[in-house]
Amino acid sequence: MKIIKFGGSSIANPDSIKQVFSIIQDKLKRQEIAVIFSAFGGVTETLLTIAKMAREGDQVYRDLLQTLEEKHLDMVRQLIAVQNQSTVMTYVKVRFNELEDLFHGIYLIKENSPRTLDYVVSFGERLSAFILSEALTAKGVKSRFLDAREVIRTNDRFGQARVDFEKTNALIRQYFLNYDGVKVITGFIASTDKGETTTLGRSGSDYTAAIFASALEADDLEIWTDVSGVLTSDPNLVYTAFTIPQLSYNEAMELSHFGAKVIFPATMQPAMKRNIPIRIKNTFEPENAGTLINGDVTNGPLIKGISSMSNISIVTVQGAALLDGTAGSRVFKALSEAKVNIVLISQASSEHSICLAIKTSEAYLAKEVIEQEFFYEIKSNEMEEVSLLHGYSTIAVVGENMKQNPGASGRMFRALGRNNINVAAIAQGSSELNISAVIPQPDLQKALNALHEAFFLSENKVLHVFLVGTGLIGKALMRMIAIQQAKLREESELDIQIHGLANSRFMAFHEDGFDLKAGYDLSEKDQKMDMEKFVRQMEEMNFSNSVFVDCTASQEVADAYPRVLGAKVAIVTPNKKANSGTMEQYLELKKLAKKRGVKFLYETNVAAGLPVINTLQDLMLSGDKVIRIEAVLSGSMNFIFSELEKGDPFSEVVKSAKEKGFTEPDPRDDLSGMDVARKILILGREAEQRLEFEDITVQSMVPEDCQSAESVQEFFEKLKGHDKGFADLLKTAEAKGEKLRFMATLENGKAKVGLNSLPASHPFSNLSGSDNMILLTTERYLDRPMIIRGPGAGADVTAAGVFADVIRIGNYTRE
Ligand SMILES: NC(=O)C1=CN([C@@H]2O[C@H](COP(=O)(O)OP(=O)(O)OC[C@H]3O[C@@H](n4cnc5c(N)ncnc54)[C@H](O)[C@@H]3O)[C@@H](O)[C@H]2O)C=CC1
Ligand SMILES: N[C@@H](CC=O)C(=O)O
Repeated sequence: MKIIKFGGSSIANPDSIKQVFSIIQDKLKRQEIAVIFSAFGGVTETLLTIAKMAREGDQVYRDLLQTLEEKHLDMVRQLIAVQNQSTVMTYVKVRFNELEDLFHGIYLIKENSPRTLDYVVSFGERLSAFILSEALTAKGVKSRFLDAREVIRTNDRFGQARVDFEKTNALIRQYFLNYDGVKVITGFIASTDKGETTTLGRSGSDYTAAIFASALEADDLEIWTDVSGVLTSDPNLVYTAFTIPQLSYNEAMELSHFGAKVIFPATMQPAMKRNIPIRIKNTFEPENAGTLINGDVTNGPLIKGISSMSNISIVTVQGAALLDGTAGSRVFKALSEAKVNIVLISQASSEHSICLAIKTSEAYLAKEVIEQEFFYEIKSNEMEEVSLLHGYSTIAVVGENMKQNPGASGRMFRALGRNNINVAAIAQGSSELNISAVIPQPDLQKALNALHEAFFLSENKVLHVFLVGTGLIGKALMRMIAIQQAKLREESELDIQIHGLANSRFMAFHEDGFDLKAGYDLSEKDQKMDMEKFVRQMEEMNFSNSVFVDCTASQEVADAYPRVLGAKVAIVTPNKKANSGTMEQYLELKKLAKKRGVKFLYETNVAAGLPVINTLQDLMLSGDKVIRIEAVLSGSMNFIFSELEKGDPFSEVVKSAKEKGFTEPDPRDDLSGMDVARKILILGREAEQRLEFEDITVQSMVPEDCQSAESVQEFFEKLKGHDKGFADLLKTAEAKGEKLRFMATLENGKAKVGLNSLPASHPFSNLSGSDNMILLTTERYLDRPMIIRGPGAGADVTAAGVFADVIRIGNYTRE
């Protein structure tokens, strides 16, 4: 025998009911079954609303009742052929006549006791189960309607009645012996010995199903709902949550205690006692295996799921009075008598304070009853007034495999700490079945995602990117991520999502990540760009593993780095502004990144994607010392002076460098030597030298009148007037058999940046196009310097370098 229960969402409309019937018919081919139905979706709530309106004297209740009757009649019309409708139509009309009388009574005497309400809501299940039983019969399935009030006996605690299992089991068994056919049974309702209607409380229909499963010693119990089993976390908050294939009874109870809504622990008890497996299935995805809940503790992941609960307050009871051995029990007794549910308890070994997590809706009552209990102790200052802190959530990682297996708490709190989530209280039972913590509610989504990644997706890490600057490099980066996204997911288990985009004019955000394949162009329809708002929005989205990518050349954006790092968001940037400010600022940023435990990566500050900064950092970490750096550090300047040799006018060559994406947004930053000066400054600092801008002598190649041009376009116009001067410069060098190369040198704490005329034999003379070359003379590379050479500018090589830094962060945040 198999017991199958369908909830209201599964039978909300004729289409879903057809799906339910096909599931039933399919099961019947294999096994004897009994089916439990809840009321049609939304009916219980509507009945309660009508009762409330009637009690308050609001006559509109009659319209609602009529609509509800029409809804049921319509179900009959849609599910049963006209010739078979009369019995069921009569049944529905008689029930609604009874309801009309009932509500009229409530309207007159303005009374709505739990006893009355139990009777009111019983109509929901009686109507649905009867209609569906008749509809099944009309489809040729031999079925028999069973009003569970005939067989489930309870006490008279209306609203949450307790079952008398002895009587109930005997009645159910007898009924099943007497009648054949598929029993179609009302969920949720029962009756007292006197025949008064009662209900079984929250998730009562699941409970009905478990009661029948237990009484009939069923092989298994299936609960069909609108989600595919129990998920690893709340799918509304963790998009990567997935169905847990199997849970032990204990795990299922623990998960639901801390907020997983699919099952309710009390409903499982009857099935659990007889070790009957329970399967949670999705009516709308019947091929999905769902979750099996049984007595097995399987070897497998350390934890099975992460549950959460919001709107929690921290209630702290504190004072010397607690040192008295009985005080704790007095706290819990006071709360229990007031029916206050304690979600989590934490007490330090000093026993001087007890910290309780309690639903905010019950927190004031908790404070009141504890203070009443300790009235004299508070008066005599042996105890403080109970303090309340609101705005918290609880999270719990749950799994039987945590028992005896070290590492779970370390992994949990490392993931929370890394993501800047403050833990206000912690609890773990000696059963080691769960570790729970109280955290600020605004951090809930971030915490759940961080934990989900740490425990389930260590092989699948999500990086949440916020990109400022969608020009040449930013766009190339987006293209690359779009192309590589699938491969990264599959081969490197890294999922890169862009959630924020901005340029100098607009900004936009996407909770689920922009569709990079489709592309996204910021425009008037988006918000106006405001750096402060961009950072605030990023903080509010509060993702775990967030990365801020700055692909601008803006000082304003660089000025936001301290706040970004402060929020524990990593930074990747080709923008040199932050690292070429004062030495103090440079050191401060590094210190802050270290303190906050996040990465600040800027490999592309120098020589685009070439591995210069990482190499220097490795040399320094391994104890080497830089003696001299000689370098061609500007792809655009190298392109300009090597192309000039082909005979084109200087202004044309500069324009071509810009068109090829080698120059800065304003090419004067290159020609002035400023861009190269920033790079040698950064290299010097990476070589652990205290360098300031004043330590660099810079030769500018920007003619004076061009410097004052107000736009880049005007600059190009004016530059034409200097073509001859630059041609002459080249001629002079060529006459000596030399080449013009713009280079930087750093030695003895001083740097020089400028144009040099170099003999043809000099290694820099062979450089062409956007090539860079860096010669590192160090204590270990003394006779023959280390050489790094390759393209040092351009959209693709730079974006690839930025991309590599982003991936590096993904690998760093992996455990
Ligand atoms: N082009 C190259 O080969 C290399 C470039 N870089 C660096 O990459 C960065 C970007 O360069 P490109 O993409 O070529 O520049 P670009 O001019 O094409 O793009 C700059 C982007 O930044 C945005 N932006 C500027 N100020 C902003 C602000 N205050 N707030 C928000 N957005 C702002 C602009 O709207 C634009 O979308 C620069 O720092 C550059 O030095 C580094 C290595 C090589
Ligand atoms: N303008 C730079 C590119 C970025 O650093 C260069 O020409 O090398």
